[in-house]
Amino acid sequence: MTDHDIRLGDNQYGKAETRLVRVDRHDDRHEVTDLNVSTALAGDLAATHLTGDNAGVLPTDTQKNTVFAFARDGISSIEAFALRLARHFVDATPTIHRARVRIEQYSWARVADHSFVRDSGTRTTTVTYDGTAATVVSGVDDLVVMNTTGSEFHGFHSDRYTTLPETHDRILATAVRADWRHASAADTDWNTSHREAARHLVEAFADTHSLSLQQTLHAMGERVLRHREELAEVRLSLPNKHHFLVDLSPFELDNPGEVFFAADRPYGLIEGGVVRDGAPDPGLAWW
Ligand SMILES: O=c1[nH]c(=O)c2[nH]c(=O)[nH]c2[nH]1
Repeated sequence: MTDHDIRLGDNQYGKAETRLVRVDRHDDRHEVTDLNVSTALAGDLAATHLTGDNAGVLPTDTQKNTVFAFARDGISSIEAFALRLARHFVDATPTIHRARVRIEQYSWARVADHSFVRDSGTRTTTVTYDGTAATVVSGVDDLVVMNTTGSEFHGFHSDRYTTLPETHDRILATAVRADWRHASAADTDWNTSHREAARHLVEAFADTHSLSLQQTLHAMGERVLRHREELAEVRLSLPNKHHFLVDLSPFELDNPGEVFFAADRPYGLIEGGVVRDGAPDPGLAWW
């Protein structure tokens, strides 16, 4: 056995979670863009790992500075901003061959011209670029939704450990994480695309009479692809936020579906995706 039996494996590096707030100052009212930006770069980085020669390393501090400097020019959408950053890191740095930029955008609803209240739910994007092709994934995270009826779960496989009662009427609640892949990274109206995809997701959740969260997941993804031609694939991760009917009989009270215990863990975690037939190859999209 010699040292040569051990090789450097895959690696990447970057600045995680640069928190950036931009205020667009119009005469009468302000707009707020509140972001969490993470950059990850990969390329000819063997030297720094093997010998500590940093000549090819664009410091993570520089990556953070670039995020702030580019923000001075405005942020029309997180997708366009991430594309600009990813292309810059690869095209301007000889040793860097791949970049991934992930951005989370916190939403602020307007209260007055210069006043806002933070909304729940996060808009997300992950952009990758390898010097030739860019991929754009957009999405939402922690979008909490609930149906108080219209959900059933029965007919499942049971074995000697199964105690779950069948139900024909339960609460269905989840915190949606969804990521949808654009067929092309060519410039588009990213904001309209995002707004409409998110609307279709939520409407499908509300409209679907659910026999399982798996069925609801599929309906949500399918609805988005049916309505948004620019999208090729949707992946969803749905925690089943269980609501258990509380047994009030010890207190000589009935409970006709009114009082629930909202458990926070453990939770079922239902994950899956839908993809359009003939969709372009994902390339680095899910890297
Ligand atoms: O919608 C559901 N899917 C499951 O797979 C499952 N498993 C479980 O215990 N409850 C539920 N609900």
